[in-house]
Amino acid sequence: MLLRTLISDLDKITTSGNQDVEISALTADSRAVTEGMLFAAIRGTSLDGHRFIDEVISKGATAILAEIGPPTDLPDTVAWLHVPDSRSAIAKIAAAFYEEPAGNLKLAGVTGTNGKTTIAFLIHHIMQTEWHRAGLLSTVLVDDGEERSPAKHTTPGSIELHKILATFRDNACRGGVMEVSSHGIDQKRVHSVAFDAAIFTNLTQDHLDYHVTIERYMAAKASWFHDLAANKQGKKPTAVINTDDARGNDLAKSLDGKMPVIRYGFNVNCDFRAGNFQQKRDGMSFELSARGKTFLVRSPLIGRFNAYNLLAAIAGAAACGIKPRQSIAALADSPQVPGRMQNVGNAGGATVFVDYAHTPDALENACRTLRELDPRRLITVFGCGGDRDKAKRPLMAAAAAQNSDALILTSDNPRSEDPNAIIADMVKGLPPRCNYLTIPDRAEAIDAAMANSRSGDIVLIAGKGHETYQEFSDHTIDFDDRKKADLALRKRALEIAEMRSNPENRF
Ligand SMILES: CC(=O)N[C@H]1[C@@H](OP(=O)(O)OP(=O)(O)OC[C@H]2O[C@@H](n3ccc(=O)[nH]c3=O)[C@H](O)[C@@H]2O)O[C@H](CO)[C@@H](O)[C@@H]1O[C@H](C)C(=O)N[C@@H](C)C(=O)N[C@H](CCC(=O)O)C(=O)O
Ligand SMILES: Nc1ncnc2c1ncn2[C@@H]1O[C@H](COP(=O)(O)OP(=O)(O)OP(=O)(O)O)[C@@H](O)[C@H]1O
Ligand SMILES: N[C@H](CCC[C@H](N)C(=O)O)C(=O)O
Ligand SMILES: [Mg+2]
Repeated sequence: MLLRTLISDLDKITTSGNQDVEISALTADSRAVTEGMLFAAIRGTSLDGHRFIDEVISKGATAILAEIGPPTDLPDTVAWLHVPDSRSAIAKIAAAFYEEPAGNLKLAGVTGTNGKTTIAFLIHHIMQTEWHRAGLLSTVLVDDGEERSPAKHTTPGSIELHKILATFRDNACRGGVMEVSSHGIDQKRVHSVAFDAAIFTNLTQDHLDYHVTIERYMAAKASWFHDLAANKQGKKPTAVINTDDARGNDLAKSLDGKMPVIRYGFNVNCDFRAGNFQQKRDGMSFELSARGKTFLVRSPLIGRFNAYNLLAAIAGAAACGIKPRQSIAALADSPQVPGRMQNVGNAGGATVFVDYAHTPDALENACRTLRELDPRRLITVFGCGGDRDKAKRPLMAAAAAQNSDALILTSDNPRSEDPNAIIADMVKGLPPRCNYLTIPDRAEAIDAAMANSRSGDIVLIAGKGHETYQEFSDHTIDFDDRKKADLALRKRALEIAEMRSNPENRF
């Protein structure tokens, strides 16, 4: 596409060099530059992309987007685009390069500390049921309407993101759904994406390593809604907000009169309001009051928090034009979200669940939900990620201790940190007389939980959910909690069978 066309929507830009050149591709990574590309120099969290400009010019870049003016010795073959903010400029250019793909899709975005992936899967399921083809961009995987591939990020960078949205469109998806992380908002990865529905789930502690304070974390989330309310993308998006969450309620108030808002939750002021929640081991039901009607919602999911996720999915789909009745019919057999409250089996009476809870709130919810199933004991195995919010470690330990009978503290992804030091941070949050073991090796920790389990117990393995790896400072290993749990269950079943077949054990 011609450079001139790509930048035609950018205000606040100073250009030099020939703009009537074809741009073959866009990148913000010098390592990916080949001839004919536009390179965006971004001041990142650890490096400054401007330092790679000489390198990309020598590799044949045709245009440079930067927050500084051009050097005096700039070759005539290179165009220079001087902008105040490279991240938002490259997002706009990416939207233009891929011909505004979101404009051709009914698109829902989901933000909030917990529930994004679950809601994205639920909405994707509704959209697929209704429209046959729909796209999904999530922490777990990307489904472009034809193929599924593993995801690298919850919310990809703006260039990658528009490329994927273009694939949704080109594969004839009528719509799609994506997760919008706070990093994604802060780094303007979703700037210039036209949404029809913007969903807010909740805000609890996480990511303070990045946002520093909870207020700034919330401000990042809120800025996405206020940008959409300013309606620069040519759609009229609807905000879908959980107003049982205090910060969600404030956000909804701040948006009133600026954009349509659907409030959801259990409180009386909700537009999509749940009541009469009931739960069994094999699923839940609740009544939904919406648009003057009452519906019965049934789902194989468990946990009151999942009632919120179902409400968000129904309301989000409604904002994309799908009637609640149709969504509810689709959700009656919604698929298992990988690694979210996944029941991986039962041996000798102990049932094992794998869940992705990696925040204090999520861990509390996961443990409480399993407690409500009335196990003999709840044994929780979990760790905390290295190079991530350290302040959440003791809080996660406290939340798990309060809602479990026994804990096994282990490693999550230690990344560059010492696993024992992470566990020591967790131990600081435990109450006196807590029943716990520390076993840094996650495989051994899972085995120990199984070995200590008895008939009627529930073992919760939390924190890594769908992940298929474990990251250490100098290496990454294959590791899947579900596979490991399955092996441990089989081993335990054999041990129990052997014990029972031994005549000395019969009495
Ligand atoms: C802290 C953080 O979010 N970093 C992300 C960010 O990097 P950055 O912009 O800070 O980049 P940087 O490394 O400082 O480099 C600056 C610029 O120089 C460029 N560069 C760098 C090296 C080089 O040789 N040449 C070169 O051109 C880089 O491409 C970049 O454009 O932008 C990059 C491109 O989009 C991301 O890959 C990178 O994610 C890192 C790997 C990461 O771990 N991010 C996590 C924390 C994250 O984003 N998580 C959220 C979800 C959290 C949740 O689900 O709760 C997510 O959305 O996935
Ligand atoms: N609505 C909710 N409220 C609170 N906790 C939830 C909610 N939904 C899910 N959880 C808990 O949080 C965990 C993560 O859920 P999910 O993957 O859907 O969230 P996410 O927002 O996508 O997380 P991430 O930001 O890490 O990708 C679940 O495994 C569950 O324990
Ligand atoms: N998207 C989250 C996932 C955390 C998952 C947990 N297993 C960990 O590694 O801390 C993050 O990057 O903070
Ligand atoms: Mg997610």
